[in-house]
Amino acid sequence: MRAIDWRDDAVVIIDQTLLPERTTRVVVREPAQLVTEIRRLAIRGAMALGVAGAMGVALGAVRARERGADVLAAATDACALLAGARPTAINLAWGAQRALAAAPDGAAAVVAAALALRDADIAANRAIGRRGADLLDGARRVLTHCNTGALAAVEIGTAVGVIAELHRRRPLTMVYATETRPLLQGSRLTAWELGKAGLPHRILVDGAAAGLILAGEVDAVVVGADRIAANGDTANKVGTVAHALAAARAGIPFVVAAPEATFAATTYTGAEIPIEERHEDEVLFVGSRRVAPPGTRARNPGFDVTPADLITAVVTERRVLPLGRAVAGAAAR
Ligand SMILES: CSC[C@H]1O[C@H](OP(=O)(O)O)[C@H](O)[C@@H]1O
Repeated sequence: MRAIDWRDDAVVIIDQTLLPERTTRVVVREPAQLVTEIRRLAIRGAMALGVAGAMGVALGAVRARERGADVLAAATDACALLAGARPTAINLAWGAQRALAAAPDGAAAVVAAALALRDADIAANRAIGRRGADLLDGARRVLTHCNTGALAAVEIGTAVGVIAELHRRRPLTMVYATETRPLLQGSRLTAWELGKAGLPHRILVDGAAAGLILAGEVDAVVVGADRIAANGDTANKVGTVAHALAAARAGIPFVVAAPEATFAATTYTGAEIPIEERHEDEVLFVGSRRVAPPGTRARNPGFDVTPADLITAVVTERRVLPLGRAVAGAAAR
């Protein structure tokens, strides 16, 4: 059950806004419709967005071929549309541009490029899981933020892939999944994935993480990434930097698990990473119930940036990149 896939010249996604109560598939045939699904987070997560970008361009190419229109022009328009759907995760534009590069060879070539990117993502996630488990060997109580499992990718995921591999090698004592306000990717999605995989886990309110870390109840923090700047500063779901600060104070590893595609070579520092500001109603309402006084407004940054010096290492499918903090114990091995 993949978060996103290609079937009969259409994109099929699981509508993640309905999880965990309902597993509902949505069939998408037009690039503009896929942008709508991306913006409402029906499909989300940096790696899944990379695949969505590529498949969205493939939709444009295939629809143009069906209509006898110019495939390259349609793919170019689709790429612009998809790349602008969400600003922070570099993977979205990267995936769209990778598919567009095949457009001069026709619609079939664009589809083939999108499917190759999908398959490469699965392989990358598998390698990240192994490499991350090697690095965090010995950690028994791990904390993670937001959702970085198969729902944020095609299969496996990144940080959750590392956690699953650690558990496969030697059962973990506990996985703490922060709920990740306001859209609750942790309690709705990560807890669902961990439960299905049979891992011991507890949900935490985001604000409880630092206290548990400083109390010595966490051996390592492992998270995903949406964009890694050339200097190692890393954008991830809002709330991540708080966990990094606590991990630094506690002297435990803080590890980022992400594919190489998440590195943005032309984004030199974290200050240059665009942070998506989402609608304030996501904060002001829980479901349909307003939880703030009438008239109260909200800020709703979707991401924050963890400075490289707070990150022990970035683990990719190809390497372990040590950054600011060597730590005795789990991550030093
Ligand atoms: C590393 S992919 C998962 C990544 O994406 C999440 O953001 P969103 O749910 O808004 O797409 C979050 O930053 C996760 O770490």
